[in-house]
Amino acid sequence: MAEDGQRFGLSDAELAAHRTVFAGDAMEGQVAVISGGAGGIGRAVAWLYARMGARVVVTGRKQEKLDALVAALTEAGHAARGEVLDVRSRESVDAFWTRVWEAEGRVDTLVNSAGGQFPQAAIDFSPKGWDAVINTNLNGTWHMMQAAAQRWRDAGKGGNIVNIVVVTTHGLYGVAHTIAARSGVIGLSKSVAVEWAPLGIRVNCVAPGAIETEGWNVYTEAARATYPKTNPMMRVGSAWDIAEACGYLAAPSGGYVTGEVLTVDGGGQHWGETWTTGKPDYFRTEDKA
Ligand SMILES: CCCCC/C=C/C(=O)SCCNC(=O)CCNC(=O)[C@H](O)C(C)(C)COP(=O)(O)OP(=O)(O)OC[C@H]1O[C@@H](n2cnc3c(N)ncnc32)[C@H](O)[C@@H]1OP(=O)(O)O
Ligand SMILES: NC(=O)C1=CN([C@@H]2O[C@H](COP(=O)(O)OP(=O)(O)OC[C@H]3O[C@@H](n4cnc5c(N)ncnc54)[C@H](OP(=O)(O)O)[C@@H]3O)[C@@H](O)[C@H]2O)C=CC1
Repeated sequence: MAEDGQRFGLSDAELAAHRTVFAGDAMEGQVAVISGGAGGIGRAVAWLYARMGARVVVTGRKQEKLDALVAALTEAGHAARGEVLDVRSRESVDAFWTRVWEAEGRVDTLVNSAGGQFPQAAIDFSPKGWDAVINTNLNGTWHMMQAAAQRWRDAGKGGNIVNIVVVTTHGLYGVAHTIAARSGVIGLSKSVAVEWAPLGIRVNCVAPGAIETEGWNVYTEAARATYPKTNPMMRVGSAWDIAEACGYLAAPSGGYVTGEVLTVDGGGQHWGETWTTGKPDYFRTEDKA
């Protein structure tokens, strides 16, 4: 809920009923772990994967958000459970993966949707603010990726990783820390897609454009109002758009795809500019000769 009382994104009821192209058995018998699974995008992925037949394990820092999602999924007849996990702690991540293997006996897909940033001019970043964003988005994602891959290697089984990143093509103004972290995740994903292919592990990224979720609470109303105009389709996307991209990568449809960045941004990487902190006068060209 935004400070002005506005609610962003899709409700559990909407996610339970949203039309999908995917078959109800496309992930039958599989287990999917979704970090940030009770956030806007993670929650949509959890619903879609559950509706594709997977058992879902959702993680995040806040127990109550996980409980609400698990209750809604369970009530709809899906197999789901939640575990509190801060991805910045390697120790906690390792303990989590040990517990999941013991409880589930397998994991097929990991979606790293835990992440975020705050808008601020890069020149004003504090060391603590920089660390918070790098530790969450780059180190946290890596902790999850490596812990999963080690268990897949040890079990002699393959797996599938989907990292939710940000469109880094020409930077996003006001969130340079996250562009640094996400560029790192994209490069890392391409590298380990090659290293881990012999282990049967696929590694891909999904890069969302402006997707309306609760995560938008960190931006001002004025900044948010510009988001529909940051791409040539002149509208924002929904968490379901991102979930279906994750569905494609997890289902047999994605079986020959690795080391890829699937951009879902309404064409924003080709035309449009995103100023998360507001556009400075210096860059306004419309009234200049
Ligand atoms: C068109 C598309 C729009 C832009 C594209 C991207 C959109 C999205 O990704 S939206 C969805 C993502 N969700 C979020 O971004 C959620 C909001 N963000 C966060 O929760 C944080 O930024 C976090 C993910 C880094 C959380 O880290 P955490 O350690 O929990 O953060 P703290 O609140 O404890 O802050 C640590 C440290 O960071 C500095 N800081 C935090 N917020 C701000 C801020 N608004 N302005 C300046 N600095 C900030 C600060 O140094 C904090 O330490 P303290 O000073 O001791 O509080
Ligand atoms: N919405 C958008 O327009 C875009 C989003 N993205 C990216 O997509 C991903 C999902 O975003 P979205 O769903 O919109 O945002 P949300 O803020 O709704 O979800 C992010 C989730 O990440 C979890 N999280 C944050 N830090 C940690 C941590 N240290 N350990 C574990 N979980 C954590 C939060 O859960 P909790 O609070 O319970 O810890 C939260 O639910 C993020 O990486 C985001 O930056 C990229 C481009 C655009």
